[in-house]
Amino acid sequence: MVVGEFKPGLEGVPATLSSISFVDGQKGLLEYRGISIEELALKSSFVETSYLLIWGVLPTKEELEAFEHEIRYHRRIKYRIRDMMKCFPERGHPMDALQASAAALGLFYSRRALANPAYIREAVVRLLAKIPTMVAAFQQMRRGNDPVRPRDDLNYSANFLYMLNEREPDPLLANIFDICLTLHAEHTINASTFSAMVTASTLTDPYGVIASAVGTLAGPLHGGANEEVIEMLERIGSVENVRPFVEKCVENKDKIMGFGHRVYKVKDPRATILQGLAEKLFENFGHDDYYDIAVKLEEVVEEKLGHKGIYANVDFYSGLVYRKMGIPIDLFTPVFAIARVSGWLAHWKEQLEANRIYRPTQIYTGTHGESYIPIEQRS
Ligand SMILES: CC(=O)SCCNC(=O)CCNC(=O)[C@H](O)C(C)(C)COP(=O)(O)OP(=O)(O)OC[C@H]1O[C@@H](n2cnc3c(N)ncnc32)[C@H](O)[C@@H]1OP(=O)(O)O
Ligand SMILES: O=C([O-])CC(=O)C(=O)O
Repeated sequence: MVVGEFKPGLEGVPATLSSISFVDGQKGLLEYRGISIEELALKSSFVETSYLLIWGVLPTKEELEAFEHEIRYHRRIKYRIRDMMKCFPERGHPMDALQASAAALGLFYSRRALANPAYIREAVVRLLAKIPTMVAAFQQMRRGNDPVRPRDDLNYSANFLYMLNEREPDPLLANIFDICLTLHAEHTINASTFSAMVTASTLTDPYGVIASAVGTLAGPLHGGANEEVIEMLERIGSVENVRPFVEKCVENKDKIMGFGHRVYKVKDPRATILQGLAEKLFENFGHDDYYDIAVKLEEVVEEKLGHKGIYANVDFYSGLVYRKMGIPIDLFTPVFAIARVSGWLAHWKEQLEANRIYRPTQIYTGTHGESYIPIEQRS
């Protein structure tokens, strides 16, 4: 329903000016700071890409080394945060644990020196460094273990996988994981980034900004879809069941997880890269039968819903990659958050550079001049 100028979901409404990333949803094109996602996935690393997104340029060798060094140095989390996390219920969802832990960082570092570049840098480094540690710590603690201390000799991705499993990862796995982080780092004004920007526009601290974005990413229509995809493949169970499953969804107008996108009307370029990464993992570490179901599902969804511009999105193949890496299903969305922190921070910084508080309007659809009815007279 369109009322006046109201666009449900703000579809097509520009919310900001931004030079961070660009999407052409008809051509299936994604660029970070003008560089194609394909080139970054092939040639960059997640930390370098984060620098590019946040500071707008590729770092020199010295700048990159300094940034990596700072992040390594800040990986540890305070004992009091660990103790707080130990009290979280082990059955709670890791995204809730992450949101609470990210917000808790503000208890220690909340000084809002937003005009001070050193404060901005420190907050960027702390958040990039500590979010993976908190995700891994919750995973260890809910299994009854102590969190694994970060290892300074390992790079960003290898260290995360190490903290998760207490085992140094195979270099190919660490490399593929790093590419996944790069692919998920940024995507214009998606729901969680918009949430970050709205929160940032009040000039609150960056920990509150990231906590707000984590809460938004968690939903199944956004980042939470990667977890739902694997559960759906499990429910489908076999390649033969795919066609009836899709036909039933189409008939009932049910959403098929991992498909559709507000901007892309063709296959998401990141889904293509992730599919290639999944195949590389299967070649090296053994096949996953869920992949056959996924490929068939993509074929049938394209046949039935392609005319509506519904194709595989970034969440469709990522779960298959993470599953092969042995990452638990309910950590797929926290892993997405680890990556998207860099995009959220880039938008936080950009927002502060030309800030005006977000305060849109509404079209009121209620009544006026009603009388207060005493409770005993209400039916
Ligand atoms: C990182 C990310 O956030 S990527 C997106 C992850 N989310 C998912 O995979 C969940 C499934 N997908 C969806 O729910 C949607 O496609 C969204 C939320 C991504 C985009 O939503 P919108 O742009 O608001 O599209 P909307 O929900 O209005 O759908 C438009 C039409 O396509 C249909 N449609 C959209 N997505 C799907 C889907 N996954 N399966 C079946 N039909 C779909 C809708 O039923 C609707 O059909 P209609 O016009 O006949 O009523
Ligand atoms: O852009 C969007 O609407 C969803 C998103 O975050 C992504 O695709 O990475």
